[in-house]
Amino acid sequence: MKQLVLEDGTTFVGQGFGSQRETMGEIVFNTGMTGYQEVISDPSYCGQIVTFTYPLVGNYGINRDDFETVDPAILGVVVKEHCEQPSNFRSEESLDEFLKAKRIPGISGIDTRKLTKIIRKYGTMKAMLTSVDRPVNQVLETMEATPLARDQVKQVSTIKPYVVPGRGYRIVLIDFGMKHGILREFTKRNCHVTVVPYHTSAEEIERLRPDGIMLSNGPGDPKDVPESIQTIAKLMGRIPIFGICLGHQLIALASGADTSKMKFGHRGANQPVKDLRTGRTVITSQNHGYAVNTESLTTTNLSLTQVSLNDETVEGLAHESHNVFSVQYHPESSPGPDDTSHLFDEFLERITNEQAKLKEGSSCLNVQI
Ligand SMILES: NC(=O)CC[C@H](N)C(=O)O
Repeated sequence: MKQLVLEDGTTFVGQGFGSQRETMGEIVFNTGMTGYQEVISDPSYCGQIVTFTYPLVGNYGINRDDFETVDPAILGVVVKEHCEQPSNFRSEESLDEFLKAKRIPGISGIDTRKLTKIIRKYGTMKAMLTSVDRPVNQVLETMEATPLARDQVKQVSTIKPYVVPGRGYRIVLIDFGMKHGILREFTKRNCHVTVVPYHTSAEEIERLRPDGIMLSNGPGDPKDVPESIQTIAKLMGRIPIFGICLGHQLIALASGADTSKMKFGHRGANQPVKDLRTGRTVITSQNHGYAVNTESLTTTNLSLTQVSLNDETVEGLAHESHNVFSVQYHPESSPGPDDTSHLFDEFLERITNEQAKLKEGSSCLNVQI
């Protein structure tokens, strides 16, 4: 038997599955009805224990194609019912086997509705997944004495740069904890992608002569990577930039806007977002606990392009003069609807237009000479 102990002392007892390792992290909930494999392997969950609100998890197993990273950084999985015998033609192993192999603890038999209501009411908090043999008081003491990590990006970003070759546009993808889905969208479009560590300098990036820069998603507080914010500020206006989730928050900070922690965030696959330019509503996949402050945009050159229809938080930004745009949600989906995958095409179109503009500029110069 295992227990999930929340920072406020609330304790849930259930059956352990996956790894028996004890972990402490931030407890959050995800409302997706499918996609547990992608959620568990999304590096943005580094440092977090995830509760699935969908009541049955594990029923279609784990397959070889749907990973978002090789080494998941999630700290625990909390479910109502854990399916031990998956049934699906793509299944390669059970969720339990996978979690054991990756040293991720799981707990089942939990009243996840009650747990989610607590998180919604009091906000995300620290939690610990441990054996029932440990007295709750002792667990609470350990939790109090242990701060949550603030170096999650460092934990999940690539250590060395690497290339995924293609014959199309050259994209430098700054890896803050990139989901494979983003890479898939670029390789689908035949781009030549150089994935670089989060601390790569603006000069090193420019030396790669990219046609565009992609800022990936990633875990933690965007303010925990100040060097990346400075790098982005230097690159804005020089090379077209597209930011997703953490990348979006970093663009906002690099432009002088502010971000703050949300009470319980948005994590799920059915988050409605309104595009203020077209009036259209799209259903998006999301996973974030921080957001850009709307009022902080007034002193910047960023325009608000999209908003959440659930709570009106910032979902999209575009720079008024530089070729820079971003979204808080995940256009690469995985998991989730692909209503917004066209944004990758929009990014490549922006690159085409930028290059046409530069060519035009240089041919005007030639005429004058
Ligand atoms: N998926 C992401 O990139 C998440 C961004 C950031 N870590 C947040 O929680 O808001």
